[in-house]
Amino acid sequence: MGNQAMNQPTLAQRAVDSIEDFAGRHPGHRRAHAKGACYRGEFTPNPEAARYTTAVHFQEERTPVIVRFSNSSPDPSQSDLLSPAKGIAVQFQLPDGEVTNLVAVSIPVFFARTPESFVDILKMVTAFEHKELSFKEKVAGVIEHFGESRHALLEVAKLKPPTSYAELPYYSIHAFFMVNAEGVRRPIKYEWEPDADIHHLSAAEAKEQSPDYLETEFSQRIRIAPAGFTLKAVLGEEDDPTDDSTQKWPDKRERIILGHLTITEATSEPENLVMDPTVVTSGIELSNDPILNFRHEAYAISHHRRSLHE
Ligand code: HEM
Repeated sequence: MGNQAMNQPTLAQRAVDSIEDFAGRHPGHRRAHAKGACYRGEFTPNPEAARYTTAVHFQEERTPVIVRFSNSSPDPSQSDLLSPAKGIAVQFQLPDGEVTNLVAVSIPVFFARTPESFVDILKMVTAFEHKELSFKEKVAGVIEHFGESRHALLEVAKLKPPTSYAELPYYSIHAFFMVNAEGVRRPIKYEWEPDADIHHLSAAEAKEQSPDYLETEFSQRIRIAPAGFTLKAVLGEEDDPTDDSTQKWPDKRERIILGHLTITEATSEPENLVMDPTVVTSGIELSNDPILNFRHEAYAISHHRRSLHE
């Protein structure tokens, strides 16, 4: 008998439950990246991109997009200054109602290598917060997970509050494959490079900011001029892992420009928007990264719960 038949929660349900145990339940909101704002714009591909993939949005035409910037916290009331990593989720609106998503954050690696360790780490951190762990258990937990989480923890430690959503680079973290007309399949990771210079707030500037300063700043900014990002593909080589979100590829890897995103106006969130990163169009394929593939079910559960206003 399968798990569900026995009414046991699936691993994805346990993952979403463990986020709720850690950060509380916030009815009607996403279980992660709860606070965010949506915008409209368009993506213009670079002609070189079509050599790597047959995906429609990387051919000649411009594609309209919905962009959602977010704070990483599952708590929608968390101040922008406190929620460390920021997200950019882009939904490309392809012909005939099809969509393809690209979800990225402002750090290049994730803290868990598998869904199982995501749940274990969250449970450990929650027990730690609630002071439920003995000293021995804390040490055992840190030893078990510190290796895989080390890079992400170091990246988070470096984060400072940004001046703007438009002044940060963002990374897909996961590898994908691009497939071209000849059937050549190449591993890539995406990076968004801002048109604006990268800036962070000084301690004195941070004190002046309102809890929602990022949305206010971005909406004001695009009333004056569009905000832009260049999309790059980092080309993976033979031994670069495609199944490990905790590992960066070497910095020296070749990058190609895939195109440019222009964000022009604020918009309300479209109904039932789910930025599921596993929804990709033909010409792009998912890698074997277990975290990437797991996100499909976790995001569906979060969407189901928030739609019911749970
Ligand atoms: C086990 C791994 C992960 C789990 C369980 C998880 C869980 C979630 C959940 C439940 C949501 C809300 C979905 C919704 O209601 O629409 C979400 C949103 C989000 N996640 Fe993850 N996530 C994981 C890994 C990642 C990674 C590796 C990234 C890095 C790119 C990421 C970036 C985001 C972003 C940017 C959003 C907001 C999307 C939007 O604006 O709609 N997540 N995540």
